[in-house]
Amino acid sequence: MPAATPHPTACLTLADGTVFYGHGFGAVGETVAELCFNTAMTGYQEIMTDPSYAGQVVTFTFPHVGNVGVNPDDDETADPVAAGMVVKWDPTEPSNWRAADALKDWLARRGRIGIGGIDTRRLTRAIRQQGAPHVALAHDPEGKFDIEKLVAKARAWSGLVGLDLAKDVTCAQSYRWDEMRWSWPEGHAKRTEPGHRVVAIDYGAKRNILRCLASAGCDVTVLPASASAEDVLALEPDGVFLSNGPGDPAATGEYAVPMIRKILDKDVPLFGICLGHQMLALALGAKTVKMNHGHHGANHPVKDLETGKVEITSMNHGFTVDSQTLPEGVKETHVSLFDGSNCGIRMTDRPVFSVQYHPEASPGPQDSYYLFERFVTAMADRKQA
Ligand SMILES: NC(=O)CC[C@H](N)C(=O)O
Repeated sequence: MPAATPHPTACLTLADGTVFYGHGFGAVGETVAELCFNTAMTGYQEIMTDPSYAGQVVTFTFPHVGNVGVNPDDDETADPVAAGMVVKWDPTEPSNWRAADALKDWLARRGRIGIGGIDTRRLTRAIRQQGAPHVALAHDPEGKFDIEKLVAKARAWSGLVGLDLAKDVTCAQSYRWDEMRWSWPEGHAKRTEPGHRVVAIDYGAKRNILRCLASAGCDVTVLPASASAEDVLALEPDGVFLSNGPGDPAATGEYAVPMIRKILDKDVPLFGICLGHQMLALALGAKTVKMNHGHHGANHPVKDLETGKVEITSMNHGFTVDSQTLPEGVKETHVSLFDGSNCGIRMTDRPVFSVQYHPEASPGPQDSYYLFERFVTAMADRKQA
């Protein structure tokens, strides 16, 4: 039930002046960001710790958020990365055998603001109509809000377009990754030794992607986003992986695209996910554009144009590859059945491919795991050739 405070303790102010008052939880303070909505019914901890949400406040359309608490295993990175969260019901005390902490305390310790008691249906309609708005989210137990100032801050925020956030969330140094998935995808072979040497570029990588790569047969070395092509090639990779990440692909692409092009010149198998997909497309000569309100959820149907199969996927992106700009030699392989937007590409003459969605997040639940195996098969074929 909503907390029985006599006054609102948090407010969400949209740049157009609309104000939503609610109950604050987590950290006290203010944040300015883009507002998006996520339609997943589970996985709030993974969502809040997905580095791709840097610079965004997430509205959860599912009303009950926080009731299973948080645990040490489900983080996709060390800290919450999303700027804040908006929910309908205030989080209850956690009730789950895995819970190690309450969502509100976990958020407070990590400096992230939550607001409960919000009409998330109305808010989601506003996001769909206006496009993802810029917002200021404030939490003050005293309930003292200077709305004019908050609106001004939301208006003054420059937004995600043109913003490179990968540099803020990437790892500081390279490291090896060998942890595998905790559950084995049904019907898929266990990895065989020796593994293929894979260099994964971390633009804000989710841990479960690295687990899936390791499980499928990759010996993974993770390099920071600023790694040069020379740094990558010095490790003599059998394959290169480009991770997901926050911000505008065109901005991160300013340094990543020239690096990716040099890798492409070496004809090494390459696989990209989400931001990695967008930057591969840029490196191949296509364009990316900002979407109206993006795709964020765990129920997005995607059609594989080559097999006709439909996968249920997890998505989190606010930019998209404009398939009209794909050059010759690059094929569109997957499309969203919600709006027809591009969800995958591959080079027609080389083992270079990528997807916009998140094959590691498994809402299907294993529909998209084949992509990790496809990458491993490409590396194995290359060695045999
Ligand atoms: N999950 C991701 O990698 C997101 C990619 C990019 N930041 C976007 O919003 O489109």
